[in-house]
Amino acid sequence: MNGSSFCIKGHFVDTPVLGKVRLRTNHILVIEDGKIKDIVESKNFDTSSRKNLIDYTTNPNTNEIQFIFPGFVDTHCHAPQFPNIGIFGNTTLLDWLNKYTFPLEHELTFNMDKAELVYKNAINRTLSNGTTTIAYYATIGKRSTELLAKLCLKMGQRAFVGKVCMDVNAPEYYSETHSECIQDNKDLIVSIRDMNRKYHKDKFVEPIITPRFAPVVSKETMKCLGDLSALHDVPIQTHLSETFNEIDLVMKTFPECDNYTDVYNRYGLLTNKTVLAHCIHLSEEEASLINEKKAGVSHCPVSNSSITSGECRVRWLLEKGINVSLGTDMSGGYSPSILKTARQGLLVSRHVAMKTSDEVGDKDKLSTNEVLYLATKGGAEVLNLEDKIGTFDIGKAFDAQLIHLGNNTNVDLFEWQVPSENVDNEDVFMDKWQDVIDKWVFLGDDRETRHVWVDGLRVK
Ligand SMILES: O=c1[nH]c(=O)c2nc[nH]c2[nH]1
Ligand SMILES: [Zn+2]
Repeated sequence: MNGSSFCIKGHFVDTPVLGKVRLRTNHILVIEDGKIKDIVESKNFDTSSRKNLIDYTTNPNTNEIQFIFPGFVDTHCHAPQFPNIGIFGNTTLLDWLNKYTFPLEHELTFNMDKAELVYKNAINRTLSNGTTTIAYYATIGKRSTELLAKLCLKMGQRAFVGKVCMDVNAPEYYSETHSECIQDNKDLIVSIRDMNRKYHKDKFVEPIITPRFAPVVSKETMKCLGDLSALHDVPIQTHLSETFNEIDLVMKTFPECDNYTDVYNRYGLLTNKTVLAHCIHLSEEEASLINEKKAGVSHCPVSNSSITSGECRVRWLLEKGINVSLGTDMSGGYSPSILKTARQGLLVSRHVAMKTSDEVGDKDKLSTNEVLYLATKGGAEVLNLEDKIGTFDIGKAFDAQLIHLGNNTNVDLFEWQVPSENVDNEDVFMDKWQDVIDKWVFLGDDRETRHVWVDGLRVK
């Protein structure tokens, strides 16, 4: 199953460089078999020779605008937790896990009807919000994990799907043995890859090794999972340094390790294929180790604010050369939207800035263009998919979203705010486009996301 061939005329916006938008207005993208074959200015394109040309520039009203943006990449999301969205009360991580999360995940490990309902909801919601690639945690169950992978394939969402691993210090009702954990992971590497092959020529849905977090995984299991990742070239995802209580627990459990990050490193889980969610309370040494191993970070600002975990210092990580992306972390986070996560990421960076001195502080602020980079190309880099997705370049997959702003949307545009090549000089034109993009970041939601394509196929 691959996307058909067609051409799209429109205004294309993406962020190939951190902090900068690239704007290509009135261009045509030629899409063949779901991939971008060519990008040309429409005035240099012979439209008469092309069938299947869809024009998305049309602007019947002067206070409307449409543009096409790369699909979002969510690098950290728990599919079975969707029914708990918005339900976290005043809890923090460890009591939140016990009170809300483990009981729900346990039920969806065995009840496949409920699991199907919930997973479809997770995939639909995230696709509707423009997320074309996502890294999912399923439950500790093999069948439940396979079901999620199958639904991603059927519903057309590019995904990594991992079975949650937890064989110590977990509640008795929601735990597994070391051998069950390793055997299930071995089986899933084979079954998810087989399943993918039936639908796709290349990788679309992939397995990912998912030790939940160090406090609930035995040392022998961590070591075997690291070996499995290396042997079968499978990426890894886990949580790191989310709260102080969690860090205390880790240091008591692993006294032989220098710090929390060192735990993953010692057991072969810190690699250039590892996605580390949160990374809030890291030391200089830990950040250096992450950089040295070229692991990537999933920044989850909505979750970190909701369950009061803290404020990740994104600029500090970026300046060290670490790849950073965005994660919704449903349902620690309450929004399935990466656009809202980007907005919150921008605000959290301002809280970080307010805590540092004025001069230095300004540097910590992330701009709209920077958070949009984290939401797209940053995510592609963290998932080692930068050759495939994240920007509109020849050879990449057409994973995209059509954004419609103005009339009858949440984002009001006044006539004089709409960029016009006929009226504005180049600087004014560019400034107006920047304002349009900023308004989308602060006011937009899934209502403005009119179409979503993954690998050239329309999924919304
Ligand atoms: O945000 C989080 N969500 C989880 O499900 C989880 N498990 C361990 N640590 C976690 N953090
Ligand atoms: Zn999480």
